[in-house]
Amino acid sequence: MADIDLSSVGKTFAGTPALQDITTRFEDGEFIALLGPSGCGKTTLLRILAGFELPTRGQIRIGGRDMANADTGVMMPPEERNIGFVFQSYALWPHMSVRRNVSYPLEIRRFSKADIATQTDAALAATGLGDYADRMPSDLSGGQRQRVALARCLVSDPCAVLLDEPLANLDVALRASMQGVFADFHKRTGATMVYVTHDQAEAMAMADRIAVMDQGRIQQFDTPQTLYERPKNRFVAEFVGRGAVVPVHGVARRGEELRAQILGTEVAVQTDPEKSRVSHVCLRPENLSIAETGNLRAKVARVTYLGGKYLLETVSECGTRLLAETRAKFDVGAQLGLTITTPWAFSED
Ligand SMILES: Nc1ncnc2c1ncn2[C@@H]1O[C@H](COP(=O)(O)OP(=O)(O)OP(=O)(O)O)[C@@H](O)[C@H]1O
Repeated sequence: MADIDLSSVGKTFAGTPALQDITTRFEDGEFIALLGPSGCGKTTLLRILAGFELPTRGQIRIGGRDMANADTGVMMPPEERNIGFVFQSYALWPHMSVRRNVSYPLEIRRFSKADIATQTDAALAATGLGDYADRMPSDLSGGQRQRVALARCLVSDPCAVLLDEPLANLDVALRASMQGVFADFHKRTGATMVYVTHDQAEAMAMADRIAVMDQGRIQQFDTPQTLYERPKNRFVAEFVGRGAVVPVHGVARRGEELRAQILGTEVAVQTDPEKSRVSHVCLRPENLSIAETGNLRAKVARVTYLGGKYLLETVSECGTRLLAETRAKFDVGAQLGLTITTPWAFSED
């Protein structure tokens, strides 16, 4: 079992907080993404889980065992945590063949020759590297090197795998195919995976749940769909997916419907029934449709072809930038009518 529990975890570097009061749980076998802008603390959180850093505050338990505890000083060393780590930089040993790179962790742990051969072959096969076993790392492509790093991690049969932007050095096509490799790896091993990225498309494509981080805190931890459709605050609404956040100037309940005043018009909104007030709405492209009868007037400022459809960046009469998608082509400068359909409303506090 490799459920990971973090309790009030904080980390400070020279008086500056990198992580603040993180309390959360990653379930056994989940694929978790840590998503957030540069400097928000993703790598620090991963390094604390791996055992490369001691938290300044709080406690970490993996599979029910204390791994780090700032109060008692318990600090399990990385090699005793049964955790695999895959870095952006691959960190392969350049003077060792692919096979040796993969088998080396077992050699250090003094496995028998027969076990080393069996487990190394299995890890090479699982990552599609069987034909490359005798090559040196310098003779491999970036994607192949990353697969060696993954095979080396897989060979030790870890209960959890931590991945720090493993695809950041690869081109777009290779990233997409490597996402498939990671997803297969996860399905096959059932390992808990914690994957750091600042690429939301990557996080959305792979993760069961995404922890969106900002300034050392988890702002929201939910499924990709919930993050996109029901953001808790402005940071998440703006960071995940495209769209605009606009203020609400008053709400009224009409029967079952909650209606909000936004951009000088009144629209029905969806919101968390447990929230007593709302202050902003998040307008995604799918909340806006182009209609001559639409009561919001906007001018097209930019048109981007997305393949089969266009993304229109428009500016409303009150100066708000709104994104709409359309199959028909519009020219820059065209005047449009827009209709808003049930956007998500949230409260800033
Ligand atoms: N060893 C260190 N000494 C001092 N400050 C550090 C150290 N490691 C990280 N920090 C600081 O802690 C904060 C969080 O850094 P971290 O590397 O965790 O961010 P990140 O979200 O992984 O960023 P990126 O996406 O750019 O890699 C940053 O302000 C960083 O400068």
